[in-house]
Amino acid sequence: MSISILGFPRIGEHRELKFALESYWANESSLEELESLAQSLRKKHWEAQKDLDFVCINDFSYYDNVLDLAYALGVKPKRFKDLEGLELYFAMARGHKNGVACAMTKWFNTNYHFVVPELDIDNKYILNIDFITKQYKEALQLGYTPKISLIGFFTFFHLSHIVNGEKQEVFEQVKTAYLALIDALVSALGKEIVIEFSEPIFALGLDFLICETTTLKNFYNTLVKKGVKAIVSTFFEHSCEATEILSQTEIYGIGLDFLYGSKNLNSLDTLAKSGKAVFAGIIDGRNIWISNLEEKLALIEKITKKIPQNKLTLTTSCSLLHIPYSKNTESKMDSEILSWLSFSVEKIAELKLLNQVLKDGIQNHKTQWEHYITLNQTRKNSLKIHNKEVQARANSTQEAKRNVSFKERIKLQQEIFNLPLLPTTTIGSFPQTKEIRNARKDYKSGKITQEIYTQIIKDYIKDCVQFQEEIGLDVLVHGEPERNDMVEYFGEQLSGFVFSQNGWVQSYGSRCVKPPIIYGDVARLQPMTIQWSVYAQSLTQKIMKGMLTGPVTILNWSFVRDDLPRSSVCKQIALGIADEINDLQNAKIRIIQVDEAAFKEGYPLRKENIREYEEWALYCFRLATRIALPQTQIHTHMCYSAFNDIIKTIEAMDADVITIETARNSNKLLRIFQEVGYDKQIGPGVYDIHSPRIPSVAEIKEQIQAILEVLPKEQVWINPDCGLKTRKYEEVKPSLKNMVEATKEILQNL
Ligand code: MET
Ligand SMILES: [Zn+2]
Repeated sequence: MSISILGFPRIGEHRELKFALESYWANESSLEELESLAQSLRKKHWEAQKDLDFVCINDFSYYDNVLDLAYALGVKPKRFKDLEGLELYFAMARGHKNGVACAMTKWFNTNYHFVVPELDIDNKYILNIDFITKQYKEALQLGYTPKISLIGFFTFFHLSHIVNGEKQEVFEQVKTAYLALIDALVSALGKEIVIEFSEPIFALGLDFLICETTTLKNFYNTLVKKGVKAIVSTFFEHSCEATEILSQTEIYGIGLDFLYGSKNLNSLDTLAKSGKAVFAGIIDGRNIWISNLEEKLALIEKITKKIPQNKLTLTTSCSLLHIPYSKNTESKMDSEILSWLSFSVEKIAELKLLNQVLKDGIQNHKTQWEHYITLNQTRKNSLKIHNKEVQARANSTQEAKRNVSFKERIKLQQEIFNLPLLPTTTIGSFPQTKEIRNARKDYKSGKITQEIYTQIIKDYIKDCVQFQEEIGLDVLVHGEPERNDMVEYFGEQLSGFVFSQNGWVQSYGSRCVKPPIIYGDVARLQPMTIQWSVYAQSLTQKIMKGMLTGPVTILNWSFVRDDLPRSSVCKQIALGIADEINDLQNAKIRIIQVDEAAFKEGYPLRKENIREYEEWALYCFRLATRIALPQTQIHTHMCYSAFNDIIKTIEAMDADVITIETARNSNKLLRIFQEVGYDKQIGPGVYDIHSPRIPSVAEIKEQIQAILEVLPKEQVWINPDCGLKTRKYEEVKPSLKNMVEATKEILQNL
């Protein structure tokens, strides 16, 4: 039996890659410095994989693996035709003076974002394999056995946008380019290179395929003929349909996720007959609890009943990209809770121990083994995780519907608020300045008192409100300076959450998040946002939006306990948020935004599981917001714009206003709101905040006009497409000014 993983987190134990990238982008360091840092990180990460049968190559990336593949294939958007090398690469990722960045979207049901390749029939596909070969050679030189991680062709194609050309033709063209890429790799690195082709798209079933399944079969057979030892992996769900097909090909192995896709067990007979190597994902690559090794053994036993040990490799369920580096640097967490956790380095140790135990028997690794067993038992029975009161409140069934219909609510709200047509607002956060970050650090470490910290935050809010008044926004926000990360901010004030100091996970590019860890029953301990909102409101006559994070998002952006259904955890959170909404409206906050940025990423990948998720997620949002009075306007915000599949659910959420992220995508996506006769208000983002580019008045006007072609003016709000906290004030100020100006000019001609 062998052990392996599907990828290691690349950002670095101390987020070294993040800082190196940001300093390179700011022209504060050279390309050589960036490259040498990258190389040293890879070396360190391979060292952490030394007990595995392979080390992963090309899981490393300067921005994103899908982008890497696009770049390697020579995908080059027309607007960047004059760019080359890293300049081109980062232009696609982040935008450039020559044009806007490519769209970015979530990687399946995770909070990782990939850059969406733009496929154009006129593209030249001039290959560029240096990224890959360089890493490969580095690993060889260090004495490792490399396994190249590469996004599979089908996943790549189906995640891309076709910007020009007929789908089938582009498909053939990209397929040719992809095969040429494999040729190039084989000729540069030799025959028998091991490539793990990640094809998570197969976990959705095969309905998406625009070709016959024989095309799929032929494609992988062609790859193998080129001299590649090919492993095709899926993750996040079962992929039984694809396994049927793949097991008829010449590929070497198939990788399957037996945790999030337990139905893969049904494919074992097929796999056994095919004689393929099986890479069995049995250690959770997405969650951070130590494994229950007895359960793992039982699972392995099920697999080895069919698959001989010499054909079996134990792996993580997916790339470890989705969990932090190691818990070794955590010094502040409750030590008992910490003992229940397992990050990347620890997951590899679990694989190693399992492998040893399977080889030599438990008795030869007794101490280590029993350690795991004890930890699992203490966790299960710990008083820390159970709170009877919370359980009782959550278990009592509750109505989750606002009393008054939207039509009546909006009338009432309009009378009170008296907002103009096309009201302007922002999504909530303003730039997190160095000063704020330092103050928070100093406050947490006890260097400054709470009074001083509060004063610093208040000063920020004051400036922020003043600026918004100056430029004439209609609905103001306090700017969220007190929040490092929104989910962390709420989690810190709820029971049942713990926080790591260093548990960073990449979200997009150089951005990382530190997901909170929900280990026990959740309850609100005290008001969480009231003092800031009330203070901010006291500074202005305009309406101040209260700003909360919704229960589904808090859940989806946390590492969640695995001993309770997610729906039950979510309900507990929803009740806490409901209490906060109640306090806000009692404190005269008239608009309350309940962000559900991550509502969609919680969607199951398989159609058959969607209904159940929608039911409880929707219920939880409504349970949180039902307490709002008819005259309290509930906003929600979602960080995406493709609503076609979920529009009914969005409607049923019954929020008075929804702001969404359309700026990087086309307004075509808005048509769905028109088609279903969506009657509530919508703020489609009018410019992209993920890029440092400052949008011009003309550009924003165009965007607004395009929106107004699809949506009635009475329904439209004007706002950026997400929060501004990752931007600099130098970018935010002119951008928002332009936004207000553009709105004014549009209003004059309306
Ligand atoms: N209110 C939050 C903000 O503006 C919403 C962000 S969604 C990722 O930052
Ligand atoms: Zn957003």
